[in-house]
Amino acid sequence: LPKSASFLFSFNKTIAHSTHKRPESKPDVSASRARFAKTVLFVPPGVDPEDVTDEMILPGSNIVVGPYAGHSQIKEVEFVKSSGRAKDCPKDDRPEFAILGRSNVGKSSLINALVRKKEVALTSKKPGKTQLINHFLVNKSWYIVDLPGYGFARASNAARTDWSSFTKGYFLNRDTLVAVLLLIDASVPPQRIDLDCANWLGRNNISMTFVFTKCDKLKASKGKRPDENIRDFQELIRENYKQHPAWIMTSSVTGLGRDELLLHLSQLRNYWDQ
Ligand SMILES: Nc1nc2c(ncn2[C@@H]2O[C@H](COP(=O)(O)OP(=O)(O)OP(=O)(O)O)[C@@H](O)[C@H]2O)c(=O)[nH]1
Ligand SMILES: [Mg+2]
Repeated sequence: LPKSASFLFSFNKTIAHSTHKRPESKPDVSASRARFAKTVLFVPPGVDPEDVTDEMILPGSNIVVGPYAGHSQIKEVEFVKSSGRAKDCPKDDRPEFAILGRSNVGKSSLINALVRKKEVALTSKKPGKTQLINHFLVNKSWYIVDLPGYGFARASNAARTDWSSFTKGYFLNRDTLVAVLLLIDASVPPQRIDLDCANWLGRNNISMTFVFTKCDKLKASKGKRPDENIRDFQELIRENYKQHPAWIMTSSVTGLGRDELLLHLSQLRNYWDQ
């Protein structure tokens, strides 16, 4: 098993928030249950679920910050290479995070927002054009990996088959993969293809964090708000997972969730590194 799998199963312990000790003298049990019973936390290595307090939870997420969290800011980033196959990826033992999601979900925008540069990863206008695994080295110590989007309507069947064969090869064979950041567009209702992708990763024991994008789109003219779409998505995920993966709300426009996501990546990385 890749190390990411053992990480997932050894340490991705999740608990219902309602089980926490609450010091109030007159707790309104029914109210706190209603509010917290469905909130399932990502508790990282080194944290006893019993010891979790509200201050340890990153805003806009279910992620608890633990002792492995450390230096998280990005000082430099360099493009390393594009690879057509998993076995062409850089031969390296530095940890990496893969960015995955539907075309147009905001993968390239998220990478640019994380590294605070406009054009590290080109925001593509032609869905399905890129069929490569792109490695970016951060602070000379870890990689962000940009992957092609899935689910674009105009792609040929051949392109889809290519996508699945080579990205599956990457996920199943990349020993240095710490976690997949699976991007989900919070401005639209849950999409079948995203649930299928999450389930495929789950079945293959690949650690993942749901990164909800476009959370700034609060005034969608029709449909639900991002927080409602996120809740609906999690309802559907919960049916298939005993332990809820980490999730976080982001916006590449406002910078929402940026520092929190980087801190989360630091604790996953530092644990993996040791
Ligand atoms: N409002 C808003 N728009 C966003 C956000 N992130 C991305 N977008 C927009 O969504 C569109 C797609 O963004 P990209 O970053 O190119 O998406 P991608 O996932 O890389 O798409 P592919 O490369 O085609 O797979 C662009 O028009 C972005 O400006 C966000 O956080 N908020
Ligand atoms: Mg892109």
